[in-house]
Amino acid sequence: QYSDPHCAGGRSAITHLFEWKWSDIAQECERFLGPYGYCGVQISPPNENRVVTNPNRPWWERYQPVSYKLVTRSGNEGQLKDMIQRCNKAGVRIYADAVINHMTGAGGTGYGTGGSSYDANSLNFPGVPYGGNDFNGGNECHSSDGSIHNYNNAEEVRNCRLVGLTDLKLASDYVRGKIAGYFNHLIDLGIAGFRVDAAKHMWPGDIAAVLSKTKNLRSDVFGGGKRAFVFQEVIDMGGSEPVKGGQYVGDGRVTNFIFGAKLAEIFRKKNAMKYLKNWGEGWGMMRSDDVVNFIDNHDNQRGHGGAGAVITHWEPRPYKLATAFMLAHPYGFPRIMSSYEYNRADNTEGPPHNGDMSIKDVSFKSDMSCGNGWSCEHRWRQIYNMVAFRNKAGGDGLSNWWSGSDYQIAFSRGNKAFIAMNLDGFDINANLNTGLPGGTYCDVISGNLENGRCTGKTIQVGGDGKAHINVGHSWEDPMIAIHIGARQ
Ligand SMILES: O=C(NCCCOc1c(-c2ccc(O)c(O)c2)oc2cc(O)cc(O)c2c1=O)[C@@H]1CCCN1C(=O)/C=C/c1ccc(O)c(O)c1
Ligand SMILES: [Ca+2]
Repeated sequence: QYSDPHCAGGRSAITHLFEWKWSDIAQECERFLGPYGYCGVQISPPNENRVVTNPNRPWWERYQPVSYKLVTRSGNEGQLKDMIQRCNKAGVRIYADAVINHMTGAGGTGYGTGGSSYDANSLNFPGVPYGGNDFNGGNECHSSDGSIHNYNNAEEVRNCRLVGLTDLKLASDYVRGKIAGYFNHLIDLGIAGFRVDAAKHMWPGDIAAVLSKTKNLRSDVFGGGKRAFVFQEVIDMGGSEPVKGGQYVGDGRVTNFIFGAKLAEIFRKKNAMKYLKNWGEGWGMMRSDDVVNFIDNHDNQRGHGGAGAVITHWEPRPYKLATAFMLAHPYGFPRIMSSYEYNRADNTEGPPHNGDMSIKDVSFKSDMSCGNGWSCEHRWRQIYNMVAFRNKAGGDGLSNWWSGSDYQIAFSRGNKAFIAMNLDGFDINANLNTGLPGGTYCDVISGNLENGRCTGKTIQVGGDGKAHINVGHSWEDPMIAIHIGARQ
């Protein structure tokens, strides 16, 4: 009941605007995400977090809560409310990154981004309030030092401290009430759902209990009887660990870490592209309605998490190919990572900032790309045009699968869209069935449809749906993509 992202008309992909300020997101919804057909935005945790000064303001300080007050470096409650309202008005949904497994660690006393004090040693968080009874301790956690060490022990993974972070007792009705109160506050502001951080470290039943205390979404925005969209972060690489993504599908969708890892192998040419013919559940991954898929995320793009070897925006050619494949293929619900140019030698570095450590505004260049250290993958033409491709493909299934060699494939989405990709050492030159009605189509990888004209390559489709498809093996983007929304 929590698996519907509530996309406005025909939209079908979201983007994670990691570390963006609320004022910048509001503008981005109005000037780009709305007009270019994005369904929604995953925002960084909006609740008050610990101010970490050593290292200086690392990105992961926002995953160390101090309270559920809506004050962070991204902005305050008024700015958050304004942004959600403006994004909803632009047809763009907002999903909050919810850090509810823990509060900050046993790092002693300090202050949060909203000025709240806390004392983790005495488990005292007056900003909520939480006290000693609200955390898992010796009764629940039986590891040597109270922290998680053995990922093969499901109880330890849930009831002990993740890297020393104080572990909330979600078995407690009071704690469930506080978290649900936080969720309902965001729901009142117009939020469409939640990314549940570190879900692996909570019992599915406890997450379900929290969700059962949440209100329906605002009917003036979403219509009546709508439940929040919930997607849970469970880092499961399909190994032998007892905690698995499939255990969480009753509480909404689950982040699918196998997706990005397997596509990294393919687009690094370690496994033949032609095997993608049965991509999806055929590869042993969870049901299409139960997953949120991605090429990389804020953590594993820095070489973190089990995967490590995922493809990131630092390798643009395979990244655009893998992202195009994710968006063209009907399996699952896709999320596009939007990063900042972090220092690759320092995987703790926080977002671009000014002298006073405030987060820098996002700036834009004439080609719509970003400046000020923001990568804006969601604004790359080969990516935003494939979001439109996915929207046009709608519910049409995969058809006309073709593979010309180990690393040459093509397929249609019903009679709405067609893509061909080439990672082999020689060109594709073939007459292929596109499934599309006859006409002159714009290749949306090499250009756009502007004022009725294709600015990139054009593809001629005959009345029989066939076209001569040429994809150069040494092109910067060795693929062509056409759909019924971009015809001359
Ligand atoms: O070396 C670190 N952590 C140990 C290795 C990564 O372990 C963490 C995992 C983690 C990693 C792999 C797993 O299989 C797993 O079940 C959990 O999830 C977290 C989730 C949080 O909300 C806050 C955290 O501090 C962590 C975390 O430290 C650095 C310093 C502390 C934060 N941090 C980090 O590296 C922070 C990482 C981080 C933060 C937020 C996330 O949503 C996330 O996925 C990772
Ligand atoms: Ca826990």
